Amino acid sequence: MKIAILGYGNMGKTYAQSFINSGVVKPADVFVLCKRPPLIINNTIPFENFSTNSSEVIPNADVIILSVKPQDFPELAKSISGKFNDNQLVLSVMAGVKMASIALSTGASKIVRSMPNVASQIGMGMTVFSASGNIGMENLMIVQNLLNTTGKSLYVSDEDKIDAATAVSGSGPAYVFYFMEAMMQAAQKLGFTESEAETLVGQTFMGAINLQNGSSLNGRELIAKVASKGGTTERALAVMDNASVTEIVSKAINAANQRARELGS
Ligand SMILES: NC(=O)C1=CN([C@@H]2O[C@H](COP(=O)(O)OP(=O)(O)OC[C@H]3O[C@@H](n4cnc5c(N)ncnc54)[C@H](O)[C@@H]3O)[C@@H](O)[C@H]2O)C=CC1
Ligand SMILES: O=C(O)[C@@H]1CCC=N1
Repeated sequence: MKIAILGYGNMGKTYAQSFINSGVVKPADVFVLCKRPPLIINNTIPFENFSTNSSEVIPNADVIILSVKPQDFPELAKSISGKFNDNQLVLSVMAGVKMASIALSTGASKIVRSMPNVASQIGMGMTVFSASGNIGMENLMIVQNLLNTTGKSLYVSDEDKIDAATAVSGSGPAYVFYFMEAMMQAAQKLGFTESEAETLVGQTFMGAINLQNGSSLNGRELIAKVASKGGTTERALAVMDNASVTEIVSKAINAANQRARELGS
């Protein structure tokens, strides 16, 4: 299978590397469209597969990945419009941009829209994807096999859920880093060094996630295992409840969902 990657940044590189490392795609079968030719290539894709001309990249590919920023898509779309054939699959990772608008601005017909996250870099990503109605089961399986090289994937038939997933799992790693950062700052205020705070918080997240993964208990039940009656955790959680942290998280995720919709309009 031959792949074209249009936009070789965080996500474009992650996809190229995951497909190659998993053995699903050969390095020589990855073609990259970039704004400037790279000076050094520190992976196995042959140098001649990189181009600034989409006409040298798109005809080679069975699957074409759109991995530029949503704001850069209109310019890219102009340069690739009309260059697709009906057998080629277009796989977008762009936040917000709808399948209908990709079809309209590029002339591509078989479109899959996906929302990965940054943990795809280490094979622990979460990707939610949806497909245009003309994509059969066989093609859907091809795409899912590619996506699964980056972690877990979930198919949704309702495209609006891609914007919702963008707000939950796409942006989600940043929320986790934000909460970790807040805990690390608090730990330092209590006298730990930066590196000690990192160890305390990092291992706490790792332990909690693994405990939760292997458990049939829900979040409230797991909290009850930690929070002794009249103890320290109960006191901390009361502060969070009083500050309506749950509602704030919900508000933040709704704002991200709204922004994904704006990016597509
Ligand atoms: N970074 C993340 O965690 C996630 C990003 N995404 C989506 O992935 C897409 C890419 O994001 P990143 O990789 O983080 O951005 P990035 O800025 O790292 O990469 C975008 C690349 O596209 C290139 N580019 C822009 N216009 C181009 C053109 N006309 N022709 C060729 N190359 C062009 C840029 O030079 C850059 O290398 C975005 O649409 C974003 O919504 C989705 C999920 C997670
Ligand atoms: O922040 C963004 O717009 C992109 C989409 C999800 C993660 N990064």
